[in-house]
Amino acid sequence: MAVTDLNLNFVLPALGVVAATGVAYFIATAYRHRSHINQWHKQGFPMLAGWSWLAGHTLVLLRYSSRFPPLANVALVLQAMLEEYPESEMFLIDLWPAMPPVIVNCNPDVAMLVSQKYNLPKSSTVEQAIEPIVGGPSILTMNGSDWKTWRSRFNPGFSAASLMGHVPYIVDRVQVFCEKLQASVGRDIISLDDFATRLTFEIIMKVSLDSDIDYQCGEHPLSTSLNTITRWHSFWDPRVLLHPLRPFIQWYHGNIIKNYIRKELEQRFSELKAERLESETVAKKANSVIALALEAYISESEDKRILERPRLNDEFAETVSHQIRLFLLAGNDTTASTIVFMYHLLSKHPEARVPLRAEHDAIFGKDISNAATLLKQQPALLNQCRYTLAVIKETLRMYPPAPTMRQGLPGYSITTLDGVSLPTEHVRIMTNTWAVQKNPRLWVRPEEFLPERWLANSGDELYPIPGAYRPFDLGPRVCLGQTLSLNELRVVLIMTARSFKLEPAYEEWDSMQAKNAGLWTKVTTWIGGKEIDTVKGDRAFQTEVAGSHPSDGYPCRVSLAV
Ligand code: HEM
Repeated sequence: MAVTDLNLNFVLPALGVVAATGVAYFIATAYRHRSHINQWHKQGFPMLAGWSWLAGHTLVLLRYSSRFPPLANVALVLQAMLEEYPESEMFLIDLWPAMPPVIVNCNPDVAMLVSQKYNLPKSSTVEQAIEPIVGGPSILTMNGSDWKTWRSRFNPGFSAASLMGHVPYIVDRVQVFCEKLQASVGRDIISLDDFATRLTFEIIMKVSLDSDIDYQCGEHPLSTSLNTITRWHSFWDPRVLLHPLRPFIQWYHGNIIKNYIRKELEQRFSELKAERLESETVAKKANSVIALALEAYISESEDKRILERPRLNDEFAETVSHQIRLFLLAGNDTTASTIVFMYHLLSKHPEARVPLRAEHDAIFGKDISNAATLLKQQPALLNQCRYTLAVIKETLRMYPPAPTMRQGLPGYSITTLDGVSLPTEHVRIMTNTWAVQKNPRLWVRPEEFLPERWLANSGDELYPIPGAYRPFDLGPRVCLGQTLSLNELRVVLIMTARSFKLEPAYEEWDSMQAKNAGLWTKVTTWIGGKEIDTVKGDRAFQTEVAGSHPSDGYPCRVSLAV
């Protein structure tokens, strides 16, 4: 018998046994998993209708999703599903093997239990999902003492007082944003999303890495890599997740980001050492993420000769790199997409521009060019702009950019609106911020843009119910960048609302796209019909792109305000 025959005789059956064992293991695990779900259903867990032993709820989600534009954020699909469960205000969704079982909730009392009273741990599902972007555990996904340590290291840089120190820089960058809008008046369609993302990236680079970059007028390697990774990212979409090129592209760009940040860290460490060794006096108070991390590295070290070490400890540098990547992610897209949706709502509600502009006239004077100087001299003037803040809050109510997901624990239970008590062990609980913030049980005229609700007194029907407004989540894990982001948004509105009018140009954009479409797209559109491209009639719907960016980058036209 030839050697190759012998090999084949041995290898083929062995492979067969391995494959059969794998399949048997998968079937046994699937059976065990679905049995649990079936049992929970019998115990009274509110289940999304249409569950099957074979596919769980995967086909139900796909069926629902087909009523939405292909790029719509899955949170919008879940929000629509929740509207069909007003009696429980939650349901269990089983998307195994893509995801462990999740309770999707829109009851603020349950959200308060989960995030505030119990403060359940962050779910590992989120850490795994953002690992290609962030590189590893970060303040967003850490739990227990690791999280506490990092949160207390960063807290001082994000106090209201410390953040006021960034306002002059924000004003300077918004000035460039205004110049770009001015140059676009009466010209071609612009992508407001691109304009806004470039602005917020400059600001988060300053706050995270203490870097001054000019990304509004050029490119930047960090941003190119970050954008590429997020374009190839999805929390759930199998078209993205199963793409064979995705791991390689994300790995390649992840390395570019990692090396860039490591270089910055070593550079800042050298500068800090030089400062410390030259002068006995304590350096100026750190307020960037990188400086806060290095201060902690030095002050908490037991190594007396830390300032003589040529390089940072690798493990520490790796963790800080994850933290900085998280800040670049969390602090950029969320604020940028909120800028766009603020303008979108103002374009649909021009009546709101009147009190907005009147407030800016009253606080900064009628000469529009004074606002920048005054804001730099007295950043606290931001706090007087109550209507401006009301517009921002109402935008974040209608277009929140991010949900929260927590891991249930033994001994902790939640109760559905109709009184069924559910143990949380073995399930994740996702608060669907979209559905909570438009829940008709809690909000008067939930689908209407009413900045007035944020100026209403208690007792007024518009006065918001505590806990029902949670775009930044609430409790100990509330968004660390909340005040920074509100400062950015206020500066943007103050410096632009009296000068410019921004109007969406989707119709023009769509007809341009149709005209320039390739033959294949034309044929598939002719056969299959036009894809759905609105959510509840809104062409500027939130997409899956990190931070829920608006569809097609929000094409718009800029004119001067009259
Ligand atoms: C409109 C703007 C923003 C919104 C709506 C927003 C929303 C959120 C939400 C919902 C969470 C909780 C996420 C979860 O539980 O998984 C969160 C956490 C966080 N956000 Fe933001 N965010 C915004 C801007 C920012 C900015 C500008 C920064 C950075 C400077 C930032 C940094 C963080 C961090 C570090 C956490 C984790 C906090 C912790 O777990 O201790 N965010 N944000």
